[in-house]
Amino acid sequence: MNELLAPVEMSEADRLTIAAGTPGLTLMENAGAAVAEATVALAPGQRVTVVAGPGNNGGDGFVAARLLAERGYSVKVILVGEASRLKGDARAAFDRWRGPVEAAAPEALAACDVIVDALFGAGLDRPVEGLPRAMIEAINARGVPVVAVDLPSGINGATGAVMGAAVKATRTVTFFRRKPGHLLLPGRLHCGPVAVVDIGIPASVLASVQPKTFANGPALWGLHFPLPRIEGHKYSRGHVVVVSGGLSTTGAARLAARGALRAGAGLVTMASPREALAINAAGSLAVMVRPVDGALELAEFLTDHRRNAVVLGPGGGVGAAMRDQVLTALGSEAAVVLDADALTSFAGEPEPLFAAIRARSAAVVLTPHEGEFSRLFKLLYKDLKVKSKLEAARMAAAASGAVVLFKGPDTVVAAPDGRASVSDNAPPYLATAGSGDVLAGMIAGLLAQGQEFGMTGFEAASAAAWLHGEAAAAFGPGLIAEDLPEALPGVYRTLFAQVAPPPP
Ligand SMILES: NC(=O)C1=CN([C@@H]2O[C@H](COP(=O)(O)OP(=O)(O)OC[C@H]3O[C@@H](n4cnc5c(N)ncnc54)[C@H](O)[C@@H]3O)[C@@H](O)[C@H]2O)[C@@H](O)CC1
Ligand SMILES: [K+]
Repeated sequence: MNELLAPVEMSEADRLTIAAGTPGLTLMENAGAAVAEATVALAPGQRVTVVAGPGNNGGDGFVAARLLAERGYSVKVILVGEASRLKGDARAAFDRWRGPVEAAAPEALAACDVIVDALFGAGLDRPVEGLPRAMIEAINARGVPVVAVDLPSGINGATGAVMGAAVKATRTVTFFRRKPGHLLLPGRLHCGPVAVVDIGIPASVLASVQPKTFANGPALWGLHFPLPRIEGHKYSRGHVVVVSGGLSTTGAARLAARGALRAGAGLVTMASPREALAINAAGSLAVMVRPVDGALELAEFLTDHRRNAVVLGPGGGVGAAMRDQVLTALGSEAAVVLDADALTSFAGEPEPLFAAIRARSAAVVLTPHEGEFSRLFKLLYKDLKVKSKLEAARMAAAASGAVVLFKGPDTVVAAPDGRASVSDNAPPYLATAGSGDVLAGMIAGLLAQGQEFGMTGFEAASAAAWLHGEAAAAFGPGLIAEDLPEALPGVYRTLFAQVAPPPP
């Protein structure tokens, strides 16, 4: 159930189901019934207004109207569009509705206890203007609970964008699978809780639809998670190297090192400039500290292949020295996680970075936040005019050859092969200094352990983003970056119980 279907993929799922013998009207009846149930569950009072649009989203609304009226609710339909132009299943559903239909006007919403928003769903294909926009604004101004059919009207199902104006729903009922727009911002903030209902589309259609976008969670990567094994030892659990910045900027690397260790890496070493050795050593117990200055010494340090994952960037400084270290790390056989200054050091001239990534086979994960992303992938915004965070991350992964983790409240992880995950579990407390450093370390910690479990850069980055969100939520308000690694054991306790294979 973790697949996310863009509107075109969803209409393909509908089409395949209908071609296999289930009438479209049956799907619409099931959809409308689920909407009616959700409306009843809100216990809204007796007066229901269904705002219906010109397509099949409106059709679902007509079905819900009929079923709610049959249950004794006082229902009226406001039609945005002309009844004479309704077609197909929506026409049939409209013809079965015998109650009042009013022409659309904002004032028509005056007397109701709950609104069913059936104006636009998957078929929204342009900015909302004029009367539909006035209706959306009137719905939001009305102040009664709103049940959105499929998507809050005005939200783009593929991108989560507000197309001019969008309904703020109390809850949303969608069909078969969620859509990216339910998770991506700002769409997610318009949905309320999203119920996913079965309307008779069989999961087998997914074999043809071949979705490549997933809600992030254990269902996506649990099978590949490096669970600790009784016969394992610290050397079989990987060795992460975190490259530290100079004397005044060691904290970020220490946070990353702690993240890597708590994520389960067997060994973690900070590769520290000599000037910062003492402070790094004083700040670390289980984390080891070794003197490593500059790219040449780093190259030498990474010739030991047991050091199988490297983090570069947190507190590392921007400039030529960092670029050299990054290209050196990419020349090794270790998995590489590049964050913060490692990314900014290539802003404006990313080609040498991308070339080095494409020339290697071991995993590379880039973890930009929005500012770092737009600096590194300027071209996407300038020349290609990408419309969504999901599309941007995918294009960045394809352009760079790396797994790209595009941070934010709706973190997207995209792989060069087109797969992408979207996270919706990050609490607002995660927006705090240093939390990204911990995340970079956690990714490396999973990569270091994960090879024999088949945990690729995509799975490791997705898993780390999810764990990071869970750890923050488990700690709760007042979180600072130092708390994240310490909250991880509790998250692991629950996760391991969920994904561990049952004892033989
Ligand atoms: N067989 C199916 O395809 C099923 C579809 N279902 C429902 O059908 C919906 C999709 O139906 P449709 O593809 O007909 O699309 P919609 O009903 O979402 O909207 C399409 C209609 O809105 C118009 N429109 C789009 N953007 C507009 C804008 N900005 N301003 C004014 N008019 C605009 C289009 O011209 C078209 O008339 C789903 O969201 C779901 O609710 C469900 O009934 C399940 C079965
Ligand atoms: K809707």
